[in-house]
Amino acid sequence: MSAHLPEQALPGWRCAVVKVGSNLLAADGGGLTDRYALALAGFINASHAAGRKVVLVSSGAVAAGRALLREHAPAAGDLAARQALAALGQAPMIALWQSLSARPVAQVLLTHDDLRNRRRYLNARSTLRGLLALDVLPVVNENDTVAVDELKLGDNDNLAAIVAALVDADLLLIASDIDALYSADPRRDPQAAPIARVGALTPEVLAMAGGSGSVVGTGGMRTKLEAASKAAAAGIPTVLFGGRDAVTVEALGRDRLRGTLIDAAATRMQARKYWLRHAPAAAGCISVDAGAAHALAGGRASLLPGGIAGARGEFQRGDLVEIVDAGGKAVARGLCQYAAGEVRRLAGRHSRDIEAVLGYSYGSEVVHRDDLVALETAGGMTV
Ligand SMILES: Nc1ncnc2c1ncn2[C@@H]1O[C@H](COP(=O)(O)OP(=O)(O)O)[C@@H](O)[C@H]1O
Ligand SMILES: N[C@@H](CCC(=O)OP(=O)(O)O)C(=O)O
Repeated sequence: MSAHLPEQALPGWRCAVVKVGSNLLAADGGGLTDRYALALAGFINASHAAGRKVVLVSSGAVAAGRALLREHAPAAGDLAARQALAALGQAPMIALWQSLSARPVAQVLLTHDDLRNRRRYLNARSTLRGLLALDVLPVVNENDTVAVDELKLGDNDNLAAIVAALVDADLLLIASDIDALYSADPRRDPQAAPIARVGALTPEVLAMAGGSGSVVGTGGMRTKLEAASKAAAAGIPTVLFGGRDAVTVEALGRDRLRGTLIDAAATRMQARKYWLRHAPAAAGCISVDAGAAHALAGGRASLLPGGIAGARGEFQRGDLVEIVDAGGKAVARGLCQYAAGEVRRLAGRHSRDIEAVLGYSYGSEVVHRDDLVALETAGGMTV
């Protein structure tokens, strides 16, 4: 099928999320196999060797658990049984990746709920950032033990998009059993043609996607496009490619794509700044001295405790706060790493004193520059 697909340049990237579906790790009804994982791990290893960071979002736990129990495995439709199978299969799935990865792998189990809760979102983000800083390979899967709805949806595609935004990835790569997005489900429509590039996920494009065509896969093309649209809104392009074709997978390592490229809606920074600027009302307010106000107005500095004069409101860690100068004029907005009471205790202190003052530290920045948008530039122009 790839014969119809032109080879194109992969967007430049330094940090990517790679999502691998059950279909690539387990044959229908069968156990885990390294048949396709081998080439995918080769791509990940080559990316690491080139100094790039990768987060792997891998399905396959349910299929692995089922294969372990063989004829004793419970019926496919039973949700509690699927949860048990996932718990059984997580370790073999991780072991498969560890056997193929040149770097140590770390298991990260997440639910959508973890990522909706601000505090847990920040904790997940700092764990993943910490793992990437250690140059290990985080392998993320849904925590099926508690994620009943998510297991029903089988939604690791959407989880991969959320993780991509979480770690600030520049690219989301979704490996599937099919080599591209087609104009219609090719299993049902023999006239369906592959699409090399999607500029915008319009309702017409979304309507092309049907459900999964197999027993072990759960999401189908629909959840892949949902994931691409989440990534696009966060400024991250998505590529869909055939994970069964070793030539396609190897070409990715040379930054060449044979598959579908779905453009991002905006740059990552524009998307983030747009969100910070237009997010609902800030939960509180931090006042800063003239030096900090000037630094923050430039849009590239983090807010450190030393420049803080005080805090108003009862915001929590992870809440959006407004940052105002001594005259009460808003200079920036951002996500605060500390709760209001903690900020008040840290006001005017040096970053190195954080642990002594609080007894713990979430980092030297009260608001990290990645989580901050200046409301005006020095020249008075809105950015
Ligand atoms: N428009 C479409 N283009 C490509 N594939 C489609 C389309 N609509 C539905 N599909 C189906 O989606 C399947 C891929 O999703 P899925 O089986 O969930 O795989 P995975 O386990 O890799 O997530 C394809 O094999 C195909 O049958
Ligand atoms: N968490 C489940 C997978 C759910 C899922 O999204 O599957 P898939 O559509 O194959 O990516 C598992 O590990 O089996």
